[in-house]
Amino acid sequence: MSVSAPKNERAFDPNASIVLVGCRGAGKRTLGFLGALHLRRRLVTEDHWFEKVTGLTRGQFLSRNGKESFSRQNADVFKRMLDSNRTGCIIECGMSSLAAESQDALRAYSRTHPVVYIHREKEQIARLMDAADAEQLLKADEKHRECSNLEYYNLYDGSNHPSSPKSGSSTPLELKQAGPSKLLRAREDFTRFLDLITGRGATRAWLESPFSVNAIPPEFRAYSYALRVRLSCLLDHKDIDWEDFEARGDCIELVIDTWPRDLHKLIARQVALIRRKLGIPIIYHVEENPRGERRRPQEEKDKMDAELLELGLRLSVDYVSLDLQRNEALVSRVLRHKGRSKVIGNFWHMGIGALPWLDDRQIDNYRRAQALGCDVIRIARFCAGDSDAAILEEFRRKLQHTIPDPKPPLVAYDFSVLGVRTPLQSKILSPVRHPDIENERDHLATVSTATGSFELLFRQFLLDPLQFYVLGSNVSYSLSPAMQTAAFDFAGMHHTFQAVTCSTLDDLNQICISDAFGGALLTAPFKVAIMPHLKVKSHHATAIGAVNVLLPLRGKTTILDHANSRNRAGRAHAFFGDNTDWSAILTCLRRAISPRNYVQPSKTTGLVIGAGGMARAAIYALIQLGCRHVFIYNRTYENALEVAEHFNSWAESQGLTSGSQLNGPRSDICQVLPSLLDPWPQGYQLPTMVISCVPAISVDGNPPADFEMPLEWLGSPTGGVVVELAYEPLVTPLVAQMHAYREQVNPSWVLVDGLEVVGEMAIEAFELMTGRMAPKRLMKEVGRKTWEQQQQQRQVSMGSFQTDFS
Ligand SMILES: O=C1C[C@@](O)(C(=O)O)C[C@@H](O)[C@@H]1O
Repeated sequence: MSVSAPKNERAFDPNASIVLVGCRGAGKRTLGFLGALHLRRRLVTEDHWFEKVTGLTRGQFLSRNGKESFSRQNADVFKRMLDSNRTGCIIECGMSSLAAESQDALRAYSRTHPVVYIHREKEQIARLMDAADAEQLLKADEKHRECSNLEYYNLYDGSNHPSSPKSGSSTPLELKQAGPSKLLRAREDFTRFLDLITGRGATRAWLESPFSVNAIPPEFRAYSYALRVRLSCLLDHKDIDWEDFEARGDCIELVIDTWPRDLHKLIARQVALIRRKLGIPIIYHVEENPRGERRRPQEEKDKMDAELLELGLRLSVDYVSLDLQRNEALVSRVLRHKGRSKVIGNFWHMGIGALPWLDDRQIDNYRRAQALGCDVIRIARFCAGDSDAAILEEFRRKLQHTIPDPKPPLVAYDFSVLGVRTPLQSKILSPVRHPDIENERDHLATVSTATGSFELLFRQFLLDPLQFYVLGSNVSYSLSPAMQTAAFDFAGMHHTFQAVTCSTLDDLNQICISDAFGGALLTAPFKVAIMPHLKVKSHHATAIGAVNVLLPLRGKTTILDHANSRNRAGRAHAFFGDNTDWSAILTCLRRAISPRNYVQPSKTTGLVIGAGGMARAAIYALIQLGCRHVFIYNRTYENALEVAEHFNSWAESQGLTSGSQLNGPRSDICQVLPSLLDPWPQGYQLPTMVISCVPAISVDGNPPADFEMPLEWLGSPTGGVVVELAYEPLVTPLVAQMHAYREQVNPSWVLVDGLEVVGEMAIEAFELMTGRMAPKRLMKEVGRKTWEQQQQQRQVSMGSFQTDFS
């Protein structure tokens, strides 16, 4: 009997309108607004549509025409709203989706469109209305869930400052830093969800920066690890410190192994938490016979697990793990509803006498999974003592010869009661555990951790120890060596990282042509000067005209090849450049900006001080945030003009304009301010984002920058954000000025210091250079500690200098 892939019933047109349903207080309007901005779609709200069609608000219509006529009209308008906006919209449903007729319409619509049910925690809804009303509403709300095909858990995070003191975000000077606002976190979560359901995320990451971790799905990386985490364990540890999970795996395999009350909500919440806290892909696995739970009759098992799998698909997890030895109806339902989730088709060969690797039935199984349309195939085999890497290799060769392309990636390993036998057997999605979490119920990953397994690759010479650098004319104070070395140690990499002073391209070349060169962070004078010598640049680096990360290209031809040659020595054929300065600034701005100062392209203005490589990155970050009025001030006016011209012609080529026609034929996004003595340009709002990109200490004999904001320019009534990129010293004249200004005039200004930005820059650079997730908290902590130590040492040496000369 030939097997074929069932039709994916949820592979919607990527431009199909997305409908949001859920009860009052669930946050549909805000999410709709954020989603429309992100996808560049039109937001259609039911209230507005009603008014547009009838010329009356609902209230007016009701009082003029009575209840019955209103209900009829309402249902009719609802259907017309769905029908008239079939593509390119986000549609927010109001109360009429509680009517049976509207629900039928929604159900029909969900055959061709994503209809997303928005969950909100019961307690949060109760906060917005009285408890009895909330209870009533939640009951009715179940209906919404029934007529949707996807669900999004709108997580409420009580803490306003998620970076605990442990995360090292406070400086010795206690600079006031903003935690991300709730709206910001909702936006990050929801836009990620939209990327998943529209399938845009990976493609965009790949196009923009092909070496970023998100650009290459874990199954296509040279090596990747799936951190196994059991739901039972997450529910037992209520106060989990999520930062401890950073960089413990390339993705997380959430194993559903327990069935408490309210299971669906609990799962939806955990998925939302993992997305928010870790932002890594999720593999969703429903365990058929969890240890420690009661044995279920077959029929109950099939029904319950089919529902649980359906829930994973509705939550649009990245991967759904599907046991292909289970009943056909269940298998076929998952494949039909897979939507944009990838399916990992599993074969578990358990018990003594498990099917040997070279048995032909293994090939048949693989072939069946391939025919069913599985995206990844996973075969795990229990073996008491006969694990032999060579046999598994033989099996891989056999597959290679017998199965036609395209072959889905294979995850294959032996396991015993001690867990996976040899961590190197499976290169991709190898199961690993968290080193500090006991997992007695787990029998697949008991011994291996991602760090241990990756380190083994170096020990076995499958990966090579490489040399990484920060290069520039003034790098002695750089915090990068400490941060990167700590991250290498954490990840089990045998690389080194050094600061080397050099100022000519020849010197730089000498370092980079070595077979053991791993990559470099660049600073002045190379950020712009290196551009013509790079064979490949990320989309962002090209736009900025500057790079700060340099990587050797050692692959054969494709970018994927190059990316997967990281952590390996050899001759570099060419070099790749990327820029993590801009994204670090963007991350910090986003975190610090208050909802009142959210960027409005037509109004918001930004100010950048400086005209070097960092200033370019800052301008680009502002433009990426949506700011369309960027002013530049630089001591040397001509240099600022050159940078402004660069971005104005780039913006023109991209079809971006300032939206104002005030300045002649081309409406320039960037303008140069000639003097600090001038008043702020007429017709523009005062800046709410200010980024200072000038060194605070003397560099190359130039006097140190002593920039302070003209007081008149600081007059934004809603305050704003000042990012000071210098951290040598941390309290620059601008920082001192802002402290005083906050205290005496307007406390709504938020300050972001240079250590915060450099930490973000280093994190992203580590990921680009190694292709592995960075231990973020650790890197930031080490950055701050190293900075403090440097300050102490400097004070000590200043002390002895003074003593010597006294
Ligand atoms: O700004 C910085 C910091 C840096 O100069 C350092 O010392 O780590 C390295 C640069 O690549 C980056 O752009």
